[in-house]
Formats: sequence, C-alpha cells, structure tokens
Amino acid sequence: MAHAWGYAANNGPDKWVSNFPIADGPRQSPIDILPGGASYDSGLKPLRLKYDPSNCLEILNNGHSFQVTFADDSDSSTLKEGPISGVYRLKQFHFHWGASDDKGSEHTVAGTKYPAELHLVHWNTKYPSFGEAASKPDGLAVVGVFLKIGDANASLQKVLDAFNDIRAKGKQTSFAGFDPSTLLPGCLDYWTYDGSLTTPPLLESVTWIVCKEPISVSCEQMAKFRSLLFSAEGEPECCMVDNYRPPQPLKGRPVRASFQ
Ligand SMILES: NS(=O)(=O)/N=C1/NCCO1
Ligand SMILES: [Zn+2]
Repeated sequence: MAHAWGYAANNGPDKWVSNFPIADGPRQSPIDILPGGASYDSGLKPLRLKYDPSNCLEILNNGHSFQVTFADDSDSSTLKEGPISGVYRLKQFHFHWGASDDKGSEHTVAGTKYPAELHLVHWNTKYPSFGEAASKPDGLAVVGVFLKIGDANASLQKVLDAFNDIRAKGKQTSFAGFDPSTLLPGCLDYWTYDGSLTTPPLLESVTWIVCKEPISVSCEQMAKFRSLLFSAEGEPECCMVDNYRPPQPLKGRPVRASFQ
C-alpha cells in the first residue's frame, strides 16, 4: 500500500524519514532564515515573473493542502532571472498554514513563524516535464510568500470562495482566469538557497526564493483555510491545519539576499 504520509503524530514530519530517508539529507527544506547570516549578492537579478490567467485550470484538495493547477504545455506562465538560469514554468501554487495565527509557515525568519506561506511551484524547461525536473538538482524553483495577519486580501478571497466545492480530500473544481501575480507582495526582494520539496518525496531539487515582504490575510480568511479537511467524504472529519514541516538543519548552506 502506498505510504500515507501526513501531518499527524503517527505519520507527520518526524516519521517521514522511515519511508523517505532523504529527510535527513544535506539540502532539506524549509529552513529558519537568519537575515544577519544571509549575504547580499549584487549579482542576483530581480525576479522576472510572467503569468497568464488563461493557464489557470482547477483547484484541488489533495489531502495535504489545496492547490491551484496551471496548464504548463507552453512558456506562457514563467519565472526567469532571479537566482535561476533559463526558463521555469508555473505548475501549481498551494499554501501551508497553522491551527492558530501563531504558526503555519514552513520557512521562519529569525524564529518568527507566520500564520501561512504560499508556494508557487515552477519547473525547469531544460527537462521534458515536472516529474523529470523534480529529480534534478536544478529542476524546480519555488517562490515562497509569507502571509501576515492584517487587512483582508481581495485576491486571496477569490481562491477562498472556491473552498465550498473542495472541502474534502479528493474534491476538485474548475478554477479559471485567476492571475497568481495578484498574490505577490509589492516588493520582490528575496532570500535564496538550495533546498528540497517540503513534502514527501522531499526531493533535493528546489531553488528556494523566499520573499522578504509578506502579503496580508485577515483572521477571518485564516479561519476559512482551516475549514478544509484532510479527510475524504465519508471519513471522520479531520480539519486541515498545521500542514507545515518545521525548519531543517542548514548544514552549511549559504543563504543569499537580493537586497542590502
Ligand atoms: N511544499 S513544496 O516544497 O512546494 N512541495 C511540493 N510538492 C510537490 C510540489 O511542491
Ligand atoms: Zn509547499
């Protein structure tokens, strides 16, 4: 039977190493970002993000998070420049969040946890597919954006309004015309380091690009995140909360900053 990893005491992050030994590898994610320990690199370029809303396809509850999936059969929604070389295509975005506003992000900043974190997942087009790219050291680039409690986020609300159709694991519904660039902060200053997927199979193929500036989310909107379920229809209901992996050892990796 396929390993049912999750975030509970019996199948959560501390247990993943038994089926995914890379969990103890040299370039695992997330990490605690220490701004004082990051080195400014003047050679880092600004992020060049270009997203086409017509590529937006559907929204899905996959039992670990919810994700918005994009058509990735052309270079119409891409990430270029920043710390990467070449062209990376947007595949999906998803979030991680907590049971309360004092936790939920995967990356932390000098120990500070945010209530949620957005991940925009891109794959290197030098490889034929996402699946192929995910196994290569330069295969993926994930842009991480922190969510901070404040004003309601009108763009995020468009995503939350689809939740009634995907409350349980395995539910999906069409979700068209959404522009993910409306979820980005105004300032695209970032930290970058070599890391991994933060969910099994934990592949060490990710160039992480973590934005310094958070976007806003209201506490009512956070409550909507927590209305999703880890469980499928017909199973005992289990609220989808605390779907985050804690920071992992840096193991000597450099963290670079695009800003001074
Ligand atoms: N949290 S993460 O590192 O983005 N994990 C994944 N898994 C599949 C795509 O992104
Ligand atoms: Zn993620």
